[in-house]
Amino acid sequence: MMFEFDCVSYQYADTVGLDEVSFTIDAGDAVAIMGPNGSGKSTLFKLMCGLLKPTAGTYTYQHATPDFDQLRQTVGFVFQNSDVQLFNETVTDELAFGPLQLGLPEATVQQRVADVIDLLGLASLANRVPYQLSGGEQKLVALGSVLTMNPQTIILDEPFNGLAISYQNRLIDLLNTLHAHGKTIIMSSHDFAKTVPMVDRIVTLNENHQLDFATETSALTVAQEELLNRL
Ligand SMILES: Nc1ncnc2c1ncn2[C@@H]1O[C@H](COP(=O)(O)OP(=O)(O)OP(=O)(O)O)[C@@H](O)[C@H]1O
Repeated sequence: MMFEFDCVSYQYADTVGLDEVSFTIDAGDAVAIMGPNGSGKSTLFKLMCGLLKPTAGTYTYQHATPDFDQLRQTVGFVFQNSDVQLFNETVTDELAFGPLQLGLPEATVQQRVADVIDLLGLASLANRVPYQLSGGEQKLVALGSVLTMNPQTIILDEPFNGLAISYQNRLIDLLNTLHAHGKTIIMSSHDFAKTVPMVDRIVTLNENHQLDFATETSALTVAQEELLNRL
């Protein structure tokens, strides 16, 4: 078990974010977190990558209470709004920032940046200012800046939001490739048709911020599919 949530709640100052949620995710899984607006998906992701701590219940990562440094190196998070994640002067600097922060040798960093530029087809953008890129380009650069850290798990909050179909398809191909190479992929999405072929499991939250159901995609019932199609 890689991620284990046991009766986890998160209470904001005056709002419930999550209410007694329990589920697990194994290494190498591709999982969709689905649910209506405000059900708690982003809160769940922030707990998973250590930006928040449960206010009740226990969250373990590889069987231990995670510390932030460990999560920073092993769990990459692509935010819903990529622009909040991009702050360097060039795309190349943006891609190099994470591994440099980890203290990796310069040659290793350059190799990782070159590999990710190749993988994501970012060569023509390498010297551009990330802040001035289109939404789709920014999403790819944000994903790239996570990939250069070489995380075991990649979490993406609504990765298709605001992307043209061509960029959505590129992202799908990339995530499928990363999954095939053994990465754990966890994403939220409102697009059931697009998401289902990409994932092994679906975890659903409801409007009360509780777990509705968690199931293998191959075992989804007709009623569950109808519910997810209405999100
Ligand atoms: N910083 C915050 N302060 C107070 N309440 C918050 C905060 N962030 C989220 N909430 C509340 O917590 C609940 C869960 O929000 P969250 O953003 O996790 O939902 P979500 O499923 O990601 O929603 P969406 O699909 O709209 O992105 C909501 O009721 C929301 O209003």
